[in-house]
Amino acid sequence: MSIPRIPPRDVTLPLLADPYRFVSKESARLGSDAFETRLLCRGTTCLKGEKGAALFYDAERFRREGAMPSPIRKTLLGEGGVQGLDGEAHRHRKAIFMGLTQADRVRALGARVEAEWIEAAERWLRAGATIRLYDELATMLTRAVCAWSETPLPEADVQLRAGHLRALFDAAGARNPRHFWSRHARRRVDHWLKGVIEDVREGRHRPAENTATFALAHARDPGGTPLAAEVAAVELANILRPTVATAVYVVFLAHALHTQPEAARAATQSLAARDAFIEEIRRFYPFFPSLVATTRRDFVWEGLSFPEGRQVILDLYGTNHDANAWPDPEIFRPARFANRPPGAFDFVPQGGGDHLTGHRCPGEGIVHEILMRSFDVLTTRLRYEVPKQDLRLNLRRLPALPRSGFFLRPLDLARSG
Ligand code: HEM
Repeated sequence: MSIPRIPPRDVTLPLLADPYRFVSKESARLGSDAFETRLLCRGTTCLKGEKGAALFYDAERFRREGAMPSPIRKTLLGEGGVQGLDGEAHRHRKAIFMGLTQADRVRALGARVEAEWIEAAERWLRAGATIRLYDELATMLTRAVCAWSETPLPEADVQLRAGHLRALFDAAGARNPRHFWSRHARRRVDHWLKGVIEDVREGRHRPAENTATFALAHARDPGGTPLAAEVAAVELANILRPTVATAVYVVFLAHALHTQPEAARAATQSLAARDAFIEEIRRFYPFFPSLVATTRRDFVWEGLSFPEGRQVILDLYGTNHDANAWPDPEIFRPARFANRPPGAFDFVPQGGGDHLTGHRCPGEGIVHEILMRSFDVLTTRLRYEVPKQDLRLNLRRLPALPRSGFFLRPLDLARSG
């Protein structure tokens, strides 16, 4: 049987115009969770839903090497990082990330993020300022993750580095000329972190052994050869950049606390309810839209043929909003997680499958920790007003955000939780 096909035009522009909903809309129109099209001038199969995600994570059938389009490698991801590795090379590199995201290290990062919140809130109160949360968070999270990873960050460089780290995820999916700002930022970040790696290797900087800077400077490939300094720098950026990107989720947290007051109140009643609220934020709000892989060989799946070398897209946002797994997917309802823990392939905000053997994001613990700490600050420590503003989500932007970036006016800070 062949896969449903949409007319043979290239869908790159319509997909970029509606990056979170394009695949779902076409799936609904065709009545199929898999369909064929052309993307970036290549024949492409789009998948969505739990079954499609389970297929996409079958490493016998798919590889990642060279799969990500070049504009994404030249901005968001960098060249030579873990995202484009397969098999033993991937498992070996991934183990480093899993070691850096153990529970005690995650808690240490959470404590730094909380301290940044308090320091920033005191500053905002002194200035009597209304702040744009998305902008403030980029600086707060840059300071926190650099201190935690022992990446040197002189005070005079904070705004510059925070601006570059943010451009890697915030401007990568933009059209010209913002996309080129992201490319420029990638060159600057790679150059900065290569210098840090060389400083560690040559003894000019001596970070603690349990830090990302130490682990990546001393990382080797499976054959025992030290990683090229350029690649170690890309991997260090693979820790710094996405931690700063958690700003997007914290803005969504503030958005949900404001726009879903009943669910927010329920979330303050127990740890389990708070957990469910945070999971629902990751399911409901749009962040990483989709992933790309390439088939290793010809195969037939559920009666559908996939040729070797086929580009395949997995729709993450559409899978998180699949009504078969998540009834009333467009309703924000944390209680859904109380009745049903998420599976490995139906809840994929940060990818699916297994962390160690597959490409699933190693930063889920970090994201959860930052959201838990931020929830505490926003519900028990910082009293604030939300001025009138445009809180509608802009789903045409990558990453999506409330149009205003979320302004808040701090009123008061409780000294301890
Ligand atoms: C800001 C929120 C985050 C989102 C939305 C997110 C999302 C994702 C997604 C969708 C993937 C791809 C999974 C795949 O290819 O199958 C991924 C991979 C990855 N993420 Fe995250 N992530 C976030 C935070 C983090 C954090 C805090 C870290 C820091 C450790 C991190 C490090 C990585 C790395 C290193 C990979 C590549 C894993 C691999 O290829 O094996 N991410 N993330």
